[in-house]
Amino acid sequence: MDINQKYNLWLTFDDETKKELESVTDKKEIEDRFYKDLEFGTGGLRGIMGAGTNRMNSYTVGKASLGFAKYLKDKYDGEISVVIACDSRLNSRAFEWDSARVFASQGIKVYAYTQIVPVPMLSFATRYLHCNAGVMITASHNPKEYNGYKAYDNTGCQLCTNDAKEVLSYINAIDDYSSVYNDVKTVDEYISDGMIVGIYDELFDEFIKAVKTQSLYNEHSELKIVYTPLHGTGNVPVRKVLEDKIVYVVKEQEEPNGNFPTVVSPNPEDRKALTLGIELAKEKDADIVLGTDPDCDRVGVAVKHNGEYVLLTGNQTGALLVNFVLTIKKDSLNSKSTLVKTIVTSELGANIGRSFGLQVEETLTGFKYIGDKINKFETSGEREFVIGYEESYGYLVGTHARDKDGVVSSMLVCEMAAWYKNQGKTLVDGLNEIYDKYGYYLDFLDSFVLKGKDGAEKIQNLMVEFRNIGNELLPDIKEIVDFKDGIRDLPKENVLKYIFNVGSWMAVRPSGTEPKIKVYYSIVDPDKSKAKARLEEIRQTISSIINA
Ligand SMILES: O=P(O)(O)OC[C@H]1O[C@H](O)[C@H](O)[C@@H](O)[C@@H]1O
Repeated sequence: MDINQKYNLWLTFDDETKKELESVTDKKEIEDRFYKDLEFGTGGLRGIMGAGTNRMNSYTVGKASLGFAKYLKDKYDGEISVVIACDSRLNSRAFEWDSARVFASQGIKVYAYTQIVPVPMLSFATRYLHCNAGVMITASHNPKEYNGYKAYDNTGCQLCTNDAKEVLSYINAIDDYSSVYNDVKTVDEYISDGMIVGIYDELFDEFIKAVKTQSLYNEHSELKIVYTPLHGTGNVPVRKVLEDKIVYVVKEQEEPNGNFPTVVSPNPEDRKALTLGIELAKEKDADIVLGTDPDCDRVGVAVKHNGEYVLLTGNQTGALLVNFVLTIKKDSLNSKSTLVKTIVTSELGANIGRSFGLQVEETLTGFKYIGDKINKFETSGEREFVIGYEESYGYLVGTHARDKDGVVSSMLVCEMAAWYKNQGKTLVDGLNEIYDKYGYYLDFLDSFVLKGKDGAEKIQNLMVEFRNIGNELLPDIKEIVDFKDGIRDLPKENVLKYIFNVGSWMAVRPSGTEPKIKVYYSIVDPDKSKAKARLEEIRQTISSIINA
């Protein structure tokens, strides 16, 4: 079916869809809505909300759930169950119920969270309730126009490459979007049939208990914390784990609100997301500011140092956490203890880990791969997971969840800040000590937004162009690692990593969650100004190619 045929078919679905589609006059916009179906990216299906096959709406959510349900029925015998949750985004609750009804219509028992919860609570529930799968309706840190569908397996890990491919083939085998709700009853009917069961209180208590078992430092401290849930799901659980600490919450960002009215982007990676938090911190003279994204799997941190609030990058927070966790736990570490990071995460944290005798494993971008490592470690018994993290502000300590956990990370960042404060230091002092010991790492990320079908094509063309340029790109490239060829045991992926001298590197890859091409830089040089100059030189070369 071509774009026009699909468009005309969708006009017949229902009045609201028809009205919305008829109001779109821009041809490019129509093309973008129908040129493809939603696909599994780094973090599940993700798209802008609206009518169309390449959009998040009731039909695409219903079809994804129907395909996932059919896959589960082929894979498992006996009673099958799933757990479903959602964040605070627009339509998240409606998509949660759409999804629940479709699973129930397939004879699958659904445990549905009745309140918004973070991603790690969904992952935890999949394990705790022994479900065959989980679904989280969220577009994580994306702007408000987006929503998404994170799909989990029975271990609470997001579906990795092969399973995602298989589930997608079941989804794609359903060619009639309009039929997915045929013979599907209402939520109330499924509740009275016992096919949909609401959950929250017990899961909340058990999750908090599990998070608290990871606590590492509880000496009294006068540490003052400002916290913002950025209108998302972190408000209740993060405050719960910080209840014995001095915490001020950013009032304007406390209530869940899918319009994210006080931020451009609810992403702690974006410096501006913590602006209100820093304002409150100045008023209260707080030591640190924490912000979690809408599904509370990421945490951003700002630190008061010499009277100024300094924003830490994901790599810096990760390195600090590795150092803190390993210092406190050093007597319980053994030869199986392992740290997991991704190929685009700085080597700083890994080197700290190695100095404590840890083994280091690398995965592709996506916390699902870190979750999968934990599963493999448990199965083989050959390794023990200690900590996993990514440069994109996601960390996990403990195995209560198989996805990054903004609740446990918030708790540990505060304990770590208290630990330093009781030594008369800030987190920035801690970081400087780490640089003195392990060398200076200047890690940086550039993202170039290229939207729509044209943008997606340009991103693919740029990757081809980088491959064609090869090591002519910059004078001191020692090696180019092309993950498209399949490196070690990693799945093949469209990523190029350039290795320079003395541990520096750069990587280029299309984002799997947003319309962006991302360039990661890691410059290792004891001379900070030289590192900065080198970084700027490389950034200029790269941006002149991407912006050409
Ligand atoms: O770089 P992207 O493909 O957009 O992914 C960036 C990040 O997105 C989500 O937060 C995933 O859970 C992470 O695992 C990933 O690192």
